[in-house]
Amino acid sequence: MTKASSSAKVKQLIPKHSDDKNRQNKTTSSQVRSRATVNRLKLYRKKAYQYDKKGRRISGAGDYTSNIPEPGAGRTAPNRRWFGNTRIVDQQQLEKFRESIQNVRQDPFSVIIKQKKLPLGLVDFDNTASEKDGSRLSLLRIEPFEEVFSEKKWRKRPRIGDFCDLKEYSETAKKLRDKYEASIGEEEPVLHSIAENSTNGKEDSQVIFERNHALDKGQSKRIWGELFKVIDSSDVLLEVLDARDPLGTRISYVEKYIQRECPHKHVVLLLNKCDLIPSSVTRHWIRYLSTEYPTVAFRATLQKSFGKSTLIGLLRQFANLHSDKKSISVGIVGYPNVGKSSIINTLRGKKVVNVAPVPGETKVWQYVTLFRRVYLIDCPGIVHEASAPDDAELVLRGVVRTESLRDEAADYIPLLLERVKKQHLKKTYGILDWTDANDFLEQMAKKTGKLRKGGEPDLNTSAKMILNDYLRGKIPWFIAPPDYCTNMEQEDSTSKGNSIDDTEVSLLEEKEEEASKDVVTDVKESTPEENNISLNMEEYSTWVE
Ligand SMILES: Nc1nc2c(ncn2[C@@H]2O[C@H](COP(=O)(O)OP(=O)(O)OP(=O)(O)O)[C@@H](O)[C@H]2O)c(=O)[nH]1
Repeated sequence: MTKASSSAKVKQLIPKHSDDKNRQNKTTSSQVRSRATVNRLKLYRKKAYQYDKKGRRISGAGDYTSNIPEPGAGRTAPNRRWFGNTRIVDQQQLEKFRESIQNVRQDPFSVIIKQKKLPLGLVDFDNTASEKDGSRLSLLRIEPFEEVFSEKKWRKRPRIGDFCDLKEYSETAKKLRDKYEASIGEEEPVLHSIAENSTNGKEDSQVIFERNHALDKGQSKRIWGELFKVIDSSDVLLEVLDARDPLGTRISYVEKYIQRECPHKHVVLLLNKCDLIPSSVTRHWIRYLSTEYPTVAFRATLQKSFGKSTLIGLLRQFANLHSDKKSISVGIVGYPNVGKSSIINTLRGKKVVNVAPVPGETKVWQYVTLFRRVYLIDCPGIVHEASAPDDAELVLRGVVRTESLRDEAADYIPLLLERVKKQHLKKTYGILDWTDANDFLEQMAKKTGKLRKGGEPDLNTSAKMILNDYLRGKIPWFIAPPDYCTNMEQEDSTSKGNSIDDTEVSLLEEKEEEASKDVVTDVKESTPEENNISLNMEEYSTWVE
């Protein structure tokens, strides 16, 4: 073969076009595409399916996809492995499980640990209940399958309104906003005009007074923000109640919120300032409140505290229950001035947070270490607006600083006189008798020298003084538990009544000291009966008539 003819054959074998697939699979030069590369690039350029003008598919995508059938409805064969981590229970077993879990949930002294490992969804699935309250589980009963998923499904269209352009839209929005603001102005009772009460003169009709904002303490957005931070960060919530008015200082809203949003968090009620009420009343309150949550009687002072060991034992139990966690946090929440910060100081045995006899001392949440694995979180005092019926109630619950009260301080004295027994007021202030609140205030002002120019008694200042004494425990008072009277009669016939003698006091104190040495291991051990309190007889001499 001549040299010319052989070179012509080589030219024929190596196509010039870079997309020609009739080329060698192995090329000598890295710059020349191999056959495989050409094929791959062609594949990339092709569409997966080809459609005609009407949108019907006319062919598959060449070599690779043309043989693959179009996906349609089909069944996947069940596989045993899907059910590998499941267990089969029959209806009877399920009912038994439901019943026992419900019993445990209703018992305030039992705790479900490792809830995530239990199929609690089965317990909550109650056909009748879900149908009634329209919960998630009855979704298909609320909206039938056909309307949600099938071809006949329908969706609500959003109401956009009949607007042609943006300008028209913004004008309508402005009008609606003005209308809304006007309606709010009508409802809000911020400004009270006393014109309606006045009988004479134009001057009076123009006098307007503003509501004292000091009465809104503990209701601000900022304070509630602090509360939710504390709730979120806590595993256990100590709700502190003033033993003199436990139901008045109870925040049921928070309890319901925890039940609804975070049922795995533990709630404990702490009846603080129990040194200011008789022991029998404390016992009754504990019996009453323990039906809902574990309740501990407490006295928060550094020297002669009460209930410290019970509470520490309880917190240790919670720490043991959550042994899988590195540490647990205990949030301390409650009304202003109920003694939250004092409780932290008492538990630590020294002053670690600021305490004051006035509400609103704690401004922001603060962390304090109790043990290596238990942290305490102090929360500012909060007030739930809906549970505070009127201003007098708020003032007598100690929510407001008395010095922030203006001329209205005297208005709260009638309610105070209703709550405090006459003999205690007589004993505290040495006033023999009075006809009404005004008479009482006048006598008090004269007695304490609170007089204005010209010797006129300063009722407002003496009212503030009485309120301070009432809140700081100088005047004895308490609100009796619901079943107090009837139970007291029974107790009186069987035992010695509401006083306890010195031997009983020392026995209880000894018992408490012993308890503080042990680490309690079982939640069931802290029963309400064990929370009996010991009393310092000197302080309670006023109660023993
Ligand atoms: N008698 C008596 N007084 C108490 C007790 N606990 C607290 N106090 C007093 O109650 C007042 C308020 O205590 P704080 O600890 O500041 O109350 P708080 O709940 O932290 O108050 P805020 O800062 O408003 O949230 C202080 O004068 C305490 O001395 C108690 O158990 N018995």
